[in-house]
Amino acid sequence: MARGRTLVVTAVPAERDAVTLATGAPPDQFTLPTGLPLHRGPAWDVVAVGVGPAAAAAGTATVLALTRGRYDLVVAAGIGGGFAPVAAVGDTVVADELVAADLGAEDPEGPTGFLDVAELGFGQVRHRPPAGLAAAGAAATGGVLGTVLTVSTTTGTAERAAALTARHPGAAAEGMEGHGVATAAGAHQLAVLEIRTVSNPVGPRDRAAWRIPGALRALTDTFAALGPAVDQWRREHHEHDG
Ligand SMILES: O=C(O)c1cccc(C(=O)CC[C@H]2O[C@@H](n3cnc4c(=O)[nH]cnc43)[C@H](O)[C@@H]2O)c1
Repeated sequence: MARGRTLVVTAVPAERDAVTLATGAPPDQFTLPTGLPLHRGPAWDVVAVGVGPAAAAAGTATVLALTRGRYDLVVAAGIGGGFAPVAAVGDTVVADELVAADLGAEDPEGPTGFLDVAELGFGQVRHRPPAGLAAAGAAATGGVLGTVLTVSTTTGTAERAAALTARHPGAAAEGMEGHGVATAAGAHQLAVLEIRTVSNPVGPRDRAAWRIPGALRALTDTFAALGPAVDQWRREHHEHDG
């Protein structure tokens, strides 16, 4: 059976380039028929598809459709907000669950004020990586294992942060693309993983507290350490498939 490869999906080129830097050599660069640049390293391909869940879903689905059968794992990667005290600025978070946290309906009479689309009967808001891969990835990278929330609006108040952690007690990080990437991966029956390096605390908006360059360096370090965990999963995955 043809061995699979990993597609890494980021929001912006700076994150894509931070991942590629982990290989220690310049990537081979391709342009997909849609004009999207794809960077190819020894172990993975990386694309930057845009900010937010819609851009992430559309971009990931397009790449998977154009490269049918090349990948067996899709990794949503980038900077993110950290939920203190679970994850601090500079930490790496590996998702054991990816959750769309603001896709649903306000429910002012309800216990949490919100009903997600799954509770409304309209779809999926929770995605899980393959058993063991998230834990192995966290162990290999020194990352924190926890829930990564996908939002369409970056949290900017303590009240919003508290509401999110009340609904998701295991929340470790917040991003804007994971659910979109996972939805596209699921449509192609592919495994998904999400890795965020923390650039800022989730809570009151404070641009002065953002540490984007440090989070990008942490992203490079994380991907420099991630390879063996993915290789081990792939060996077990293909052995299982026969
Ligand atoms: O509020 C601002 O002024 C501001 C300035 C620059 C960037 C932002 C973002 O919201 C970036 C969103 C982008 O980065 C990821 N990200 C990073 N931190 C967070 C967060 O706390 N919550 C959600 N997403 C975050 C995200 O995946 C996007 O790609 C704001």
